[in-house]
Amino acid sequence: MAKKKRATSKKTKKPRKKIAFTLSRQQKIVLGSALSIIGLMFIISFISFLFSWQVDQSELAVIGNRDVEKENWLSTFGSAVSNFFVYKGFGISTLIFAFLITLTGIYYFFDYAKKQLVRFWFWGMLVMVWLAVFFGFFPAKSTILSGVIGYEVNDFLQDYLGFIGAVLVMAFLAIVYLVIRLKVTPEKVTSAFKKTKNSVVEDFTSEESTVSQTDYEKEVIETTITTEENSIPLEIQKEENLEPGLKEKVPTNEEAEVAMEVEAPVEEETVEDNLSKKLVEDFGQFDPKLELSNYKFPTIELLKDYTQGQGITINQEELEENKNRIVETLNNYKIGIANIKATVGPTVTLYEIIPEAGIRISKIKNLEDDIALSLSALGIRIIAPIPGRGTIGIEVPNKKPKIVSMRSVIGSPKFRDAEMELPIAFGKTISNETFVVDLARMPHLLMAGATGQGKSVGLNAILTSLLYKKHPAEVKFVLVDPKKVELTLFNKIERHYLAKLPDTDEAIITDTNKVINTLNSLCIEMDARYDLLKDAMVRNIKEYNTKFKNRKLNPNDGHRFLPYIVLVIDEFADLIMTAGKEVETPIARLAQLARAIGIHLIVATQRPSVNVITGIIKANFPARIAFRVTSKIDSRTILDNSGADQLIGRGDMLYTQGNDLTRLQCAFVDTPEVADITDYIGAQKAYPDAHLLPEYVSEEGGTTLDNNIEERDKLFVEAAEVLVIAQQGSASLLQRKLKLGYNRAGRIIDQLEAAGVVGPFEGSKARQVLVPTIEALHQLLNNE
Ligand SMILES: Nc1ncnc2c1ncn2[C@@H]1O[C@H](COP(=O)(O)OP(=O)(O)OP(=O)(O)O)[C@@H](O)[C@H]1O
Repeated sequence: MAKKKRATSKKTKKPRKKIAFTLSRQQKIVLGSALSIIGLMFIISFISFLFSWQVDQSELAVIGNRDVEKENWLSTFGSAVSNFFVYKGFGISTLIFAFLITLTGIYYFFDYAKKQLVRFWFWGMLVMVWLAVFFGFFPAKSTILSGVIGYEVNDFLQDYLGFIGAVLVMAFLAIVYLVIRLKVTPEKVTSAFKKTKNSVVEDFTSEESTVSQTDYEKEVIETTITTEENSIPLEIQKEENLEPGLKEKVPTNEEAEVAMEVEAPVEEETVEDNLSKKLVEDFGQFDPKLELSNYKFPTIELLKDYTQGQGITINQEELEENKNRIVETLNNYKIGIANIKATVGPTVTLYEIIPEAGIRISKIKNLEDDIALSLSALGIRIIAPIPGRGTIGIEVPNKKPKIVSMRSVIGSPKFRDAEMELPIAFGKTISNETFVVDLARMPHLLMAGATGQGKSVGLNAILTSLLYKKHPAEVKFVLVDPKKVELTLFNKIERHYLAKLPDTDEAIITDTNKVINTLNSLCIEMDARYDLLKDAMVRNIKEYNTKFKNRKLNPNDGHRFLPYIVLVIDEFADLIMTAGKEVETPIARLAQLARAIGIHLIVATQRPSVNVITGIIKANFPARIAFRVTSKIDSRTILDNSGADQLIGRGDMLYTQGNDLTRLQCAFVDTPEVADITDYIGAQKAYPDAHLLPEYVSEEGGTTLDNNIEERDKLFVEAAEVLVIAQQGSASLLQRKLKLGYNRAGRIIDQLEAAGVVGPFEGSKARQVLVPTIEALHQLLNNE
């Protein structure tokens, strides 16, 4: 473990903080030119000093005398710096130092990357010292060659190692330089030797011998040789100046040199890559499931088979009867049928009709109600035309609908083999195929249906699908259940699958204030996740987690494996009624932005009216499910289409993720089955606590239950009286009586709760009024 930690911290050693020392472009140009000029002056002085050093040295005595003419080309300055650097320093090799200063000037002037320059300085200075010591082998008279330092070091070496020892040490150092810096190997030397031999032979045999090089050519080749050891940029510049003919000649030498340079730089990215590769080699990929590695997924035996193994049975008589009725009815309206085909589903049968040529489709569509009446059946839906098929569909409910058991969809190969992030098996289509979709792609789901039509079963089917496919490390649920009864069973898997706010006892949220806090906390989590994604330079949670598993993200920098978060809200209408904007705003924000970072919303409501499903919410929930609703208007609100009012209930539903509507029979999972599954999971080893969401402190500095008298609504007392008289703690009553909006009425109710006038939120029921009479109310308020 300790080893692991060390390795990770090594991998992501934070870059040392750079001292803020940056030059502007202008400053660089000025510095560059100054250095170049100084370097050039040094070069000129040093070269001149080689010829006039003895005279120059004698002139140093009269340095202040301007009447004495100086020999050095740069006069007093030249002789002084040369005496210091060349004579007292490193002899003629000090020229390398002067060249390096000039080169540095050029680098700054043109703003080249400085990495290369550091290397030039390092090797340049080593060569300078080596040459100085080397020239120390020559007699003391020629100190100008080695400089005093070079000579003394050489002398020191010879004193301790003798002449031969000193020569051997110097030879060794030369070999080190040739091998490491110039990458010379014996093989290269022999091949180069062979090449030269061949070219010499060729030169002699060729009639048009190029022996007589022009001065320009000589210069170019010489420059290449002196610069190639150091600077690619310089080479490139020279190359640009070459005449076309020469360009072809020189590269043979240069190419090898350039290739050598490319090898050297090591990019930071590669280091990280190598490190993560090494970490993966040493410790394997990061496994988010490790903590619960013995976790066992629920077995399929926990689910009941409602069909008792029987598939759909085709009732030939019923089919025939329906067909005849359809043909008859359509004939009554003068619609001839060319062909008719039936597909039997679990609850409805689809009759696909090809009308005779010349029949207008809109005519059939308009007769929908009449046809339904003639067929005397509820749940007739006419699809004219069936998208992509060019036929007209009439869905007629079966006399004996079949239950689609959850067991059959969970066990189907389509679900078992589904390679999806969050696969959900909703049920079966009309052609009896298992219908599986990815919640991660929806990316949020809106669900509506009148009471008793299968919403709760639908929610359980969704949660069950995820429990059968996803490990507790991969997905977390945030459950909001104002009715307090529907999702209670999931309490048992709190420490496996649920997420909650810190310092709360129950993970399943039943209280409006807590919902607001949780939604805002999810918004904080969303923002934090976006920051992590940005930092990791990835676009979505999938890429992020892959990178994290490959140990490319350091946990010490705040990176962590991100589980998907599925927020389920039952009875959304109730929430909107009581909390209004306070709920709507964070939901809209989450719906708009949370898709990439793995937070998905499932919102269910009984009342799909426009003030519950507002435009902004609708726009961000492209995937919708409608169970049977009571009116065409409701159907339009939820689906932007009619049809949901024609469903037969008991899990009969329409699904849309854009344009097309798909009729499905929702898989049925009963409460005891859910209880068995949650028991099975709950009995296994769990995490120490539920997944904790970030803490959220509401802007008012506390919950909305603060009993702050000054901040009370102007209509507070009036509202209290209305409720006490009616003995009914409902926000809609306030809305009606006092002509208030949802939000204001909700806020007043919260204030009344804080003041002890009404009891806490009780889901779909009205709140209890705690003050029996108007007198008692006034007494209560006066005593405050
Ligand atoms: N997919 C289904 N297959 C068969 N029967 C179903 C299905 N879904 C629901 N039912 C039947 O309908 C009943 C009511 O379903 P459910 O409790 O899901 O309704 P609901 O829409 O949640 O109602 P409410 O809004 O009042 O909570 C179930 O007890 C069950 O008998």
